[in-house]
Amino acid sequence: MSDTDRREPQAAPPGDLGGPGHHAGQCCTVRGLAKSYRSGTAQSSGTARIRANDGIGLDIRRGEVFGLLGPNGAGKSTLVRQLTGLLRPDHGSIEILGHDIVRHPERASRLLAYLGQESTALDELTVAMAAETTGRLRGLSRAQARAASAEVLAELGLEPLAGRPVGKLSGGQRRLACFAAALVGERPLLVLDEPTTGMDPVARRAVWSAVDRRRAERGTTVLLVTHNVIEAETVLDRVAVLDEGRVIACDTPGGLKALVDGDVRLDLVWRTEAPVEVPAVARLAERAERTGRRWTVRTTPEQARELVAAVTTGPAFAALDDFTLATPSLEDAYLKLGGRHGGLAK
Ligand SMILES: Nc1ncnc2c1ncn2[C@@H]1O[C@H](COP(=O)(O)OP(=O)(O)OP(=O)(O)O)[C@@H](O)[C@H]1O
Repeated sequence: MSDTDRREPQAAPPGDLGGPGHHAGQCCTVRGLAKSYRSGTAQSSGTARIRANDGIGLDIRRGEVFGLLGPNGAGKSTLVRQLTGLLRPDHGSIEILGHDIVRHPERASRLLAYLGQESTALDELTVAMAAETTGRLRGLSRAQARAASAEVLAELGLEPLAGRPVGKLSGGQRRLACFAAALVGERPLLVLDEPTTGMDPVARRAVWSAVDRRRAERGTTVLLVTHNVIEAETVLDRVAVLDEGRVIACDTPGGLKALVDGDVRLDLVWRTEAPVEVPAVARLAERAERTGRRWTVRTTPEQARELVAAVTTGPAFAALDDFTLATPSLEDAYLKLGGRHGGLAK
């Protein structure tokens, strides 16, 4: 089978998805999206509601890697489940490649591949069968699905695991196998919810190379949900920062980090207790964010230099286990934007 055959699902998606450039411009447009849940149990009579999405607007361009970044409970999964047609919004509109997903949620599965956080549906199948079955469900013939599965497994270095059940793999291997399955029967939009969690650097690189290849060859768009700010800074073209159901910023990672340009972050890790009897440490105690033995201070480079000098001499130094001085990250930008959850990392 030719390469072209493999990439043409028999059951064509609704509407013409065309080749790269056909839908030049917009991939996904979201306006005024709102979803709330009842906060009580089905039995309790409480009518309080949690606003999981509170008027979200997004424009995701075709061919970009667009990120959703936000702390636990910010509303990322709720947003993604609505985009993928699995959850009906209370209000608002979602258009993906010209299709109204609120009115026609069944079309989502033909427009996008969704890699969620759970793999249970595939756990009983071998890696090869999981990929092949996904291809079949997406309308490929048996021969096409088998060829596409073999190609993706080779691309991701999964051939040695092809005959193993997905449910019996390590966490990182399972994520890679599920990612492989998501790629079979190519879809123009990949929605990836923390795809690289638990993966080693080799597997991570395989994932991002596979994504890059599809962008270059087919103009594939990627929506990535992540907690990993380092990865976000490396792979994202643009990122929407979510907080309490709202988009509080949307820009390139560089644009967001410019908000905190000029600041640096000093992390101090104490061996046991911080030596607060040292005056410089006592002053620091008033402004440091504390997580166990780790203290974090965001400040100007000049002040950071003074602080480092103060804690790397005398009794403070003896109590210090480690320290790092770093340029700002997306996490610092999130806090500067008024993020109320003390950070993005899980
Ligand atoms: N089925 C549900 N019933 C009631 N409340 C829910 C339900 N699902 C989510 N929520 C609430 O909605 C809010 C948003 O949750 P959501 O899962 O969308 O956040 P998230 O950003 O994906 O979080 P995480 O990073 O932890 O995955 C949270 O306050 C959560 O407790």
